[in-house]
Amino acid sequence: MTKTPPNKTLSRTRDHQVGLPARRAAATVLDAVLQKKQPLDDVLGRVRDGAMFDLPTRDRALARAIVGTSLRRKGQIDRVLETFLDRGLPARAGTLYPILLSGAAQILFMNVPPHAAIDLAVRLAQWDPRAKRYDKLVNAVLRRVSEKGAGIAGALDAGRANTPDWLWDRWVRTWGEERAQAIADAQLTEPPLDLTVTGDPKKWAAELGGKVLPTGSVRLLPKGRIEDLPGFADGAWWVQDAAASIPAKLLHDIAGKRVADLCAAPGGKTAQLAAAGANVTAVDLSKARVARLEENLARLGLFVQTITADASTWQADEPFDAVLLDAPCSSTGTIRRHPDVPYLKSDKDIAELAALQARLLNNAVRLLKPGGTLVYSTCSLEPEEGEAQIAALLARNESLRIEPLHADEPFGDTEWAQASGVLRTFPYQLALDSPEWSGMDGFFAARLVRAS
Ligand SMILES: C[S@@+](CC[C@H](N)C(=O)[O-])C[C@H]1O[C@@H](n2cnc3c(N)ncnc32)[C@H](O)[C@@H]1O
Repeated sequence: MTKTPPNKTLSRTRDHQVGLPARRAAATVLDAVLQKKQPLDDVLGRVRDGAMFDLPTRDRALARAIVGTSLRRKGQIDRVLETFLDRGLPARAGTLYPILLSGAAQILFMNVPPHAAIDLAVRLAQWDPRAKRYDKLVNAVLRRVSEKGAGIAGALDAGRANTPDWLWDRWVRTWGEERAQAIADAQLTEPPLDLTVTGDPKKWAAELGGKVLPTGSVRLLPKGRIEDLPGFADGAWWVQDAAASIPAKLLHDIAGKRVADLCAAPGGKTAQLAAAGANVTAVDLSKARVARLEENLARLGLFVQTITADASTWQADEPFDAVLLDAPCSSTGTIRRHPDVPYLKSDKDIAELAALQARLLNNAVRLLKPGGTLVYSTCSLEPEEGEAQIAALLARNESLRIEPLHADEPFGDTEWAQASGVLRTFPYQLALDSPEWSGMDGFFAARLVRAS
């Protein structure tokens, strides 16, 4: 008879305690993001595929909520933890910090009964060989968080406290303090789910319990799995932030035209171009992401040509009527959806990305027919990746001019259209009835025409 080693029996019993797997997943994800500097989407992708955890849907949703809250409120929570960690955080303590962070997030911002959050956090520490000698510290610190933490966190300006200095300073420099504050405040709330529909938005809004936005998107408060919503399996819609749906629409009438979509994956904008009847060539550097684009387009019943290549050097046999370049960027406009960005990106990344965007733009212009239209977009709030990028492109290219957003075209009469002719959105815009229903990604888009 084979005997199960006693410690294995113990850990199995503990694993099945209600709520423990979700907390363990949350702490492990936070460890990967904050301590190992891995992008949240990549880590969650691994969770989804079951490579890291095999969690039931409900636990997965709870783990995601804990991770999201921990990252969105990290600044406030750190200040609370610092107050109670008399000697600071011990070094080489494994997942101790993610355990404290996620435990405090549950107590302070998720209405989890403190005794449950503390008990589970202590168990998590005991499970990690490097953190287990701090189990009493976890207990003591989180108890103090439950007694005094709300007062400390509540006395802070939440938007400011949860924005790291490097970003705050940038935004104040670029947009002024009032806008920086509004951007930071908008990032405290989990965003709604926006869908781009191929049919009638009103019909889908009624069917899904959503609202139609000025962009034509349908907005919902997500509950459960996206794949289970009506219309998903039939390819009636795809997930796309309202702001992200604007750049492709700036190309207007593209039915039958040859359009290159550069940096196309996972294909939200490719789908818009194909649904509008364009003959689309979608180019992306990442083989895995091109495969995802193909999967997404197949679900939607849309057909495009896909190419895995570096769009800064790729050449086509024939020039295009239009090019859409949705360039890789720092993504600082999407922090509502990607709360890891402030902790993974830096000024240095922005400079490197701006240099890549310039190379991509140069090639995009080469791929364009005389008289053709180029739309450039980024989901960044940083002018180096938007306004300044386009100013530099115009300075080195006499054949290009901005085709401004006209007042009588869609979006031309919105607050998003700038006097310079380009488009700029902020996360605090598209304010509806309550914070949960409000907001949009911060985007930049410019439409340019190449002289004939
Ligand atoms: C902002 S995402 C594009 C989102 C996409 N346009 C959409 O709407 O779904 C940027 C993409 O650029 C791709 N990328 C990065 N560097 C590239 C390069 N040199 N050439 C082509 N694609 C690149 C990345 O793989 C990523 O898929």
